[in-house]
Amino acid sequence: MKVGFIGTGSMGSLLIDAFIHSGALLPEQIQISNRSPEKAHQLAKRHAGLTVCSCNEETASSSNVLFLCIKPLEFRSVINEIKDQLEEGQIAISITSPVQLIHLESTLNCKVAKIIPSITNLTGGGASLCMYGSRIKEEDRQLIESLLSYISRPVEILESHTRITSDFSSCGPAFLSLFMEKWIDAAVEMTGIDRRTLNALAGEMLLGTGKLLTEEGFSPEQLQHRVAVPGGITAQALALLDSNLSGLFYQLIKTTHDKYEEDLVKLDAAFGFTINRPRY
Ligand SMILES: NC(=O)C1=CN([C@@H]2O[C@H](COP(=O)(O)OP(=O)(O)OC[C@H]3O[C@@H](n4cnc5c(N)ncnc54)[C@H](O)[C@@H]3O)[C@@H](O)[C@H]2O)C=CC1
Ligand SMILES: O=C(O)[C@@H]1CCC=N1
Repeated sequence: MKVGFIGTGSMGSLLIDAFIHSGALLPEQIQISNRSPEKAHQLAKRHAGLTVCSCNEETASSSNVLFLCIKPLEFRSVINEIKDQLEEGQIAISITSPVQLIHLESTLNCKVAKIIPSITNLTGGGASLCMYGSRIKEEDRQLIESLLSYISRPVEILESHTRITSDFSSCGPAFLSLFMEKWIDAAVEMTGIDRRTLNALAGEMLLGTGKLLTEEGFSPEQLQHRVAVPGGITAQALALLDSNLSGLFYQLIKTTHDKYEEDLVKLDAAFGFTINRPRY
């Protein structure tokens, strides 16, 4: 099987590194192209055997599975370049949340899917959010999910929930990192402890918390109850956080969905039709 990647920026290169390091793919199975070829050549240097194609058309025509790792507003022009190269048996996968399956199915003859990865996939952790177009068959789904399972836990979601699930799965690492950064900044300033110790402790704590939520089946509420002794220190601090954070998450969700909506309106214009869809 040949797997192509158009766009080898942050996410394209992360997926390639993760697929190779996890043993899912050999470099010889991968072919790539990027607008600025240097980035693609850097990847080829890291992974001997990987092919850098001279253009997107070449990447598309020779791939059984093609990952489109570009930004929303770059889709229309890339689709125009590759649409004549893609045939019924091939699978094109968008990793970009606002691009809708119908945008892809209306312009491409091949099978289409939308998979939203996460930076956590670099460690073999986190989820990959899976949505399938109408031409995808059971064996295609199995092929895609067996590939993704080397680097993540594939989770099928409704396309109408793309944004909210991406908020947790893909933006979440950045959101939690900001929380950690602010907390560590204050700790360093107030106590003089070194940042490196707290960075390491924060990482271990997040890893352990993640395992409690996944492997041990805790809900976030149950976890708080287990840690917070009634009348104790954690309980007091939780009350402070609760009163300061209430309302913030409604604004957070509105912010991500507003930006998504903005991109969707531009994509609808670029693809020449408007998709009737719920906002949330
Ligand atoms: N960064 C993240 O954690 C995640 C990103 N995504 C999505 O992945 C998409 C890509 O994001 P990043 O990799 O972070 O962006 P990026 O800007 O790092 O990478 C995009 C790459 O596409 C290339 N490119 C642009 N136009 C092209 C064209 N016409 N032909 C070939 N290559 C072209 C650029 O040169 C660049 O290397 C975005 O839509 C983002 O929302 C999805 C999940 C997680
Ligand atoms: O904004 C997005 O849709 C994705 C998730 C994280 C980065 N880009």
